[in-house]
Amino acid sequence: MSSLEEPLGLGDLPKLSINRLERFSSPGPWRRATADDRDVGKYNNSCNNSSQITFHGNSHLWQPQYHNANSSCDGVELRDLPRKVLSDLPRFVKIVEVGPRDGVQNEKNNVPTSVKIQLIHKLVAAGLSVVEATSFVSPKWVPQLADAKDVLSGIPQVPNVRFPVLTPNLRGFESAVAAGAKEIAVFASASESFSKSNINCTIEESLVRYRDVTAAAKRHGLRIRGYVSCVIACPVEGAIQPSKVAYVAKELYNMGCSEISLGDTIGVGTPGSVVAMLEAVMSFVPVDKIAVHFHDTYGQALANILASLQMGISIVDSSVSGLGGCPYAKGATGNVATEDVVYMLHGLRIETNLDLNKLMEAGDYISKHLGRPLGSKTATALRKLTNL
Ligand SMILES: CC(C)(COP(=O)([O-])OP(=O)([O-])OC[C@H]1O[C@@H](n2cnc3c(N)ncnc32)[C@H](O)[C@@H]1OP(=O)([O-])[O-])[C@@H](O)C(=O)NCCC(=O)NCCSC(=O)C[C@@](C)(O)CC(=O)[O-]
Repeated sequence: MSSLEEPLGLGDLPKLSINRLERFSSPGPWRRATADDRDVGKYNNSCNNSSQITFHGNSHLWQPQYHNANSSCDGVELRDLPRKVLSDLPRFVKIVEVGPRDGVQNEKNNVPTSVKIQLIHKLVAAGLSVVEATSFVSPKWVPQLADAKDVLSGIPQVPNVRFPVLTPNLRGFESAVAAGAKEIAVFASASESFSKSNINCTIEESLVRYRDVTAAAKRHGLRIRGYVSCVIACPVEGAIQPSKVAYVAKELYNMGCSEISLGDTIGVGTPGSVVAMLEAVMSFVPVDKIAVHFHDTYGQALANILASLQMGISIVDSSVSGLGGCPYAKGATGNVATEDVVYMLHGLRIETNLDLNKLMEAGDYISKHLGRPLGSKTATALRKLTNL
């Protein structure tokens, strides 16, 4: 890879591992490290049935780290490692951009309708095929999205681009349809406390409500997305059992949601907890119908996405410039930034059909409007590089 503007990716791995293999062909199990070793590499592997690795730091020159009788040393297994670790990743990942909805709903100052519409234009120009546009919720609860009707009617219909909107009840559904919505999303929670604070009802009451909404949507021939929030933990209740998440996901799927998005609303998940939760949901919902939705509060979102891809997930929600947060989940920060997800996916040679430069333009636009620095590490790094 010649330019730092391109992610150093999967295509580069075989070469790296061959270099590493060359360093592994040492004369014997133990040898004194030279000054060169300290510069070039920190380990040295032997070639007999037990592989012994030495660590050559400045203070410990002869420290064995571990013995592994099963390691191969003819290079074949090591050469296969990148393929073993990464071969099951999907070839294409669909990004669902939630910035104009999830991103904007938590802003202290209302974003003008014209800015929201312009942002959506820019996101579509970057190649996004699904942009969650707004929510038809109570303006008393979320005043930031009180202009839902104007936003939706201000978006030009673009072939093959979908603009789902959130609808918490039949009232919201009817307003959404009247404003021209072709796709809706219902949003339940795996936590009783969060369900109460977010939509003012229990989980069971919300499911009853959503059965009415999804039945109406099906009658109108609308596509339906279902969210489960607090899939890892709830700000009030703490850890949430994967079985609870699986139950709500199954109910939403059975009532006709064509995609179930699993939200780590407060961003506390790690790959350890995410894998267990996904395993539970995958017992009831086909893997190609599952999306993951990570907030990046603890900086775990990209690791969680990679673990999800390794589990077979190929739909990822994200928010341009990492905008977002839920007004009813105190302390939770924004979604993982779309630019960062795309940079990682492209590094893995996974197709997204997205133009990173144009995404960054959308990120610049909304960040400037909000008067805050870019929320994407990738965009921040690349902007610095191009401004040098
Ligand atoms: C569900 C309700 C409406 C219940 O709110 P409520 O107060 O129980 O409902 P209500 O039926 O008593 O209505 C109260 C008032 O709101 C009106 N109302 C009622 N419904 C609507 C509607 N659809 N559109 C417009 N107005 C509506 C209704 O007409 C009434 O007006 P009033 O008579 O007082 O003048 C309320 O709690 C609400 O709107 N909640 C939405 C909160 C929200 O949007 N939260 C952020 C979503 S993010 C999320 O859930 C997580 C997610 C999806 O991003 C994934 C993740 O990150 O994990």
